[in-house]
Amino acid sequence: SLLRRAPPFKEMQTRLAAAKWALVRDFSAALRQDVVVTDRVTAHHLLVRRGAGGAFCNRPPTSTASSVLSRQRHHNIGSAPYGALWRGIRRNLVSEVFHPSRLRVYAPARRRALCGLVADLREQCKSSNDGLVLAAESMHAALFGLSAAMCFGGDVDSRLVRAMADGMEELIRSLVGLRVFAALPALTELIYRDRWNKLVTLRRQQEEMYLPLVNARRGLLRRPSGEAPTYVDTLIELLVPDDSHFDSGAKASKQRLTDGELVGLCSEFLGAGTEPATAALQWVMANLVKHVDVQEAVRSEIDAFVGADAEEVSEDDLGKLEYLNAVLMEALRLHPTVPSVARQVMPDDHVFLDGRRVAAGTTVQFPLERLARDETAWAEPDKFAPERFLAGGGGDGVSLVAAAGSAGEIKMMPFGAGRRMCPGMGVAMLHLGYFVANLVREFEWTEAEGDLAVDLEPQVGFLNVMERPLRALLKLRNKRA
Ligand code: HEM
Repeated sequence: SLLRRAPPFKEMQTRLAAAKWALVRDFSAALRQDVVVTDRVTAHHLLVRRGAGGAFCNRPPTSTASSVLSRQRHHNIGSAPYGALWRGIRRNLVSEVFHPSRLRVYAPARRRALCGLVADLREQCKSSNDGLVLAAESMHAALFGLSAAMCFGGDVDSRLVRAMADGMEELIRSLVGLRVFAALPALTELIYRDRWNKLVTLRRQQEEMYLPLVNARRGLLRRPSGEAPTYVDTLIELLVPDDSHFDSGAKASKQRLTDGELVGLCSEFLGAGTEPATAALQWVMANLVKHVDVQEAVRSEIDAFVGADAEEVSEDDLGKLEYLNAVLMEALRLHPTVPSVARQVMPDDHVFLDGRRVAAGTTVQFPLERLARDETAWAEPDKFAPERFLAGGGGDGVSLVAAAGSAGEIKMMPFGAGRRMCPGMGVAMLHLGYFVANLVREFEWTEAEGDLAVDLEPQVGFLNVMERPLRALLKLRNKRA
C-alpha cells in the first residue's frame, strides 16, 4: 500500500517541488497520512473525470463543530458523507435561497449591507486626520450582516448580529485545533479537555442565539407578502432521508431536521458564507490599492456603464463589467481563500496514481494556490495581471467550473471542483462584484506608509487570509465630477 512507509517530512517537501503528487504526514492529526496532488492534470482526472461516475466524493471526517460534538452523527453540507442526506440538504440550498431567480429577492438586503459599509468607512475617514481606515472589520460586519439576513430575516437586532459574528470568528479561529477530534473522539476529548470545553461553550452560545430566531420563524403563520424566504424557513420545511436506512437498501424514511442539525446548518451558512468571502474581498481591494492603475481602469469601466446619478452599481450592471470580472478572477487565482480541498478514499473508490491503487482511508489534498500558479498554465504565474482574463489572454475562457469532458482542464479552482465543489460560488461572485464595484465607485483607495502599508503576506490556517488585515487611505469621490 502507498501508506506503508512515509518518508520524512523534509524529503517530502523536496519531492513535492518536483513531483505530481506525494505522501506527507499530517502532524495536526497524528494518525493520518495524506497524499498531496500538485499536478493540475491529475487533479482534474481525480476530482472531475472520476467524479462523473459518482466515486471519490467524500471528505475526510471533519472538524465542524456539529460533527465533533455529535461524534460524526450530525452533519452539515460540507461534512455529510456522499449520500442521500448530503444530496437533500445541498439541493435545498442551491434550489431555494441560492437559486439564481431567488437571489434578486435579496437585493434590498445587499443594498442595506452596502449602505452600512459605506457609512462606516465614511465615518472612519472623517474621524481620522488623513483618511486612514481599518477596512477589514467593516467588510466582515457587512458581509456577516448580509448572511444573517438571508439566514434569519432582515429584522434581527444589530447587537445580536454582532454577537453572532464575534462567536463565528472565535469558532473559525479554533477550527484548526479541532482536527484532533476527528480521530478517536472519546480519547482526544479527554486529552484535549480545554479545547473540548471551549467548543461546547461556543456551540451552546450559538444555540442560545440561533434557536429563538428559528422558533420565531416557526411561529410565523404567513410570511409578510413579498418577503423572501429565509434559509431557516427552507430548513424548517425540509424533510431529509435517514441515511442509515438508505444504505441498508430499505425504503428511506423521511424526517425533519433536529434543533441540533438546524443550528449546525445555520452555523455553516453564516461561516462558509461570510469568512472566505470577506477574505476574498480584502485580497481584491488590497491588490487594487497596490495597483492604482488597475483600480483606475476598474473605475473608468464603471463610470462608462453606470450613470453618475445612479444610486449604486447594481446586480444588472455587473454582467457588463468585464474588466472588473477579470480583476476578481485574478485575485481569486493568486489568493484562493480556501487553501486546500480534501477528499478521502473510501473502500469502494478505485483511485489510482501512476498505476498504483491508493489505499482506502487515505486523504488526498489539492493545494489550491499551488495548482493555480502553475507555469504550464500561466505566463508569469506570480504576477497580478488581470488582463490575462480579457479576450486573447491566457485566462480568456477559463471557467470556475471545471468541465468533465476530456478537453476540460483545471487552471484554477478557488471554489473546488467536482460534485463537492462550493454551492455558494454564484452568490459569492455576485457579492464580491457588487461590493468591489461600489467601493471603488464611492472611494479612491491608496496605500498608507510604513507599518500601515498594505502587506500581501498571507496567513494560512483554516483559511488563507491577509496576515495584516487591510488598512488603506480613503478619499470620498464626487461621482458627478
Ligand atoms: C469567496 C467565497 C467562497 C470561496 C472561495 C469558497 C470556497 C469553497 C471551497 C474551495 C470549497 C470546497 C470545494 C471542494 O471540496 O471541491 C467550498 C465548499 C463549500 N462552500 Fe464555499 N466558498 C465561498 C463562499 C461560500 C458561500 C457564500 C457559501 C454559502 C453558504 C458556501 C458554502 C459552502 C459549502 C456548504 C461547501 C461544502 C459543499 C459540499 O460539501 O457539498 N461557500 N467552498
